[in-house]
Amino acid sequence: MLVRNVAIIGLGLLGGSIGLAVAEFLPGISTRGYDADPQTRDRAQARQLVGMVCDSASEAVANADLVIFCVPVGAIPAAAAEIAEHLPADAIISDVGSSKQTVGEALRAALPHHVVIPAHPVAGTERSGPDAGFATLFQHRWCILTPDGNTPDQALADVRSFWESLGARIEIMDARHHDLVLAVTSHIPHLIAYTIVGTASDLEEVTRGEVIKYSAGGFRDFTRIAASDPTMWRDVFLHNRGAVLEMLGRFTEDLTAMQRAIRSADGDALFDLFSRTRDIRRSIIEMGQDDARPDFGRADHQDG
Ligand SMILES: NC(=O)c1ccc[n+]([C@@H]2O[C@H](COP(=O)([O-])OP(=O)(O)OC[C@H]3O[C@@H](n4cnc5c(N)ncnc54)[C@H](O)[C@@H]3O)[C@@H](O)[C@H]2O)c1
Ligand SMILES: O=C(O)C(=O)C[C@]1(C(=O)O)C=C[C@@H](O)C=C1
Repeated sequence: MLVRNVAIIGLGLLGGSIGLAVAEFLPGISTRGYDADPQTRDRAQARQLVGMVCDSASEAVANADLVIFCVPVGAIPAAAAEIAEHLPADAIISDVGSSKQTVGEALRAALPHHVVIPAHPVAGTERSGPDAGFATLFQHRWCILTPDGNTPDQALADVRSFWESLGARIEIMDARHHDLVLAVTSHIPHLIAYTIVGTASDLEEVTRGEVIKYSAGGFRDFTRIAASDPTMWRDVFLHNRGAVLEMLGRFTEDLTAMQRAIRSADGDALFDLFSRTRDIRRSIIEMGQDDARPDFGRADHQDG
């Protein structure tokens, strides 16, 4: 492993968790961090999210051999431009953005002389900011890397080894394929949660408080997801527009089929779908993809 000094740009949930995880699982590696928000820098200092909280991005990257952007995907182009003049020549550039195609393109355009290896740890919570991070966030979770044909083997091995040391499992994927898969497994579920909670809130006028009063089970689970950071998710939908719209088209067709099944009292169609989806839930649990979540059952990471 050649990485010795890591710079983390953005010290919220993801950046803070990486800093804490490096301190715990890679204590030989030094970390510097920078966040555009001064209050976040103060909290990062107080929580010791990184070894050194810097007052500028250029100071944070000055000795870095790995730079990880942990900012909303829409902020990546400007954040990359900010460090371009100050980067060590052999620093590897990475990120944790939830969409990968436009992010990879933006990083490669802004830093054309550097090795860029976009990454997406598929691990998070609905919480954000410098108080949200924790060292075990990446344990047993996938981290998807989207290198291109020019990526040197050694740099890819370094980034892989870095994430594996933080507890993640690595998958290498084409960026466009990543964006299609994540549109289905993460982005559209968030869109549905935002929509149903928004609809319920609009209905609040009609139901005079009953939506909130009787919200339990299903709706409550949706409100957890719908509490996720608005800036982050605005950017995800703007930057993964094509894949989300493609998958949303398919989802809308399936929703219409459900509507038709209910209208025509087609119980078999409803029962068949609900049985299929229950099997999917069971196989997720069997694969340890759910209860393995490090924040499951931890009082400090519960919603509300
Ligand atoms: N939250 C999740 O569950 C999750 C999971 C995986 C990946 N991601 C991705 O990780 C990234 C960060 O998400 P997060 O949840 O940590 O968000 P966050 O809001 O907790 O943290 C983002 C931080 O970036 C800072 N920032 C914004 N622009 C900046 C700039 N130009 N320079 C320096 N700092 C800047 C903000 O002040 C903020 O503190 C996003 O791209 C998101 O898509 C999020
Ligand atoms: O667990 C949650 O609360 C999340 O929303 C995490 C989640 C996801 O959808 O799985 C959200 C965005 C990411 O890019 C990766 C992970």
